[in-house]
Amino acid sequence: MTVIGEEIVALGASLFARRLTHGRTGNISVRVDEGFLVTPTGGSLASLTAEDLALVGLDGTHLSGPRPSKEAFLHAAVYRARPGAGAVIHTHSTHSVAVSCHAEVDPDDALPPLTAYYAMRVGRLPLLPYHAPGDTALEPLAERTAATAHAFLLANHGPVVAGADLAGAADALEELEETARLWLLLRDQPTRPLTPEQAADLQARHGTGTPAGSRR
Ligand SMILES: O=C(O)[C@@H](O)C(=O)COP(=O)(O)O
Ligand SMILES: [Zn+2]
Repeated sequence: MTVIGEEIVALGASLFARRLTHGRTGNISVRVDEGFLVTPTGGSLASLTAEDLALVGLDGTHLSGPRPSKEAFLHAAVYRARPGAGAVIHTHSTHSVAVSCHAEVDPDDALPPLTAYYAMRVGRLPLLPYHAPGDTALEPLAERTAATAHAFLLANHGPVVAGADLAGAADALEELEETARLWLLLRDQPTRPLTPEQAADLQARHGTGTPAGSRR
């Protein structure tokens, strides 16, 4: 098993064990020289093996291995838009999905910077309009969105998060899920998110995310 394969298998099991995705949902990819390695379609992230990974080109062509995730086109769009992205994760994390279904979120930036870690790891979070899973009509919008935001929500579906590597993408995904949970907990409470200046300062000094209000 390659190191990348081992990392994908371990992360899939860890995400599943922590209920960050469930059933046969979610997909994970890592950029390699020929394109990216991605989890197969229809499997559970709980029980992957490295032999299950498919190799897909940046144009979305299936190069080898089993049938890739139906969202491989989304992963490809993110890699094309973000040359610095080394990994992409999509999950059905419960609280993030709840936000993606919420009628009151701003589609340009779905969550406020409630905490410093959210401002540092996630930042601006666009919400893309609903498409059925695997609908490649979403590809151009996903690519445009990924050019200015490393994390976004698919409406009534779930998060897609890129990182410099698998650990960075997982950090941002977990921070997004926890902030979605906080936001839902605080829905009926008066809250005081970070100011734009505080969020921008954190981003500038420690950020791996997309500055709120920025277009990169
Ligand atoms: O929601 C879906 O069907 C997909 O986005 C998904 O999460 C799992 O699909 P595969 O990666 O094709 O198994
Ligand atoms: Zn999905």
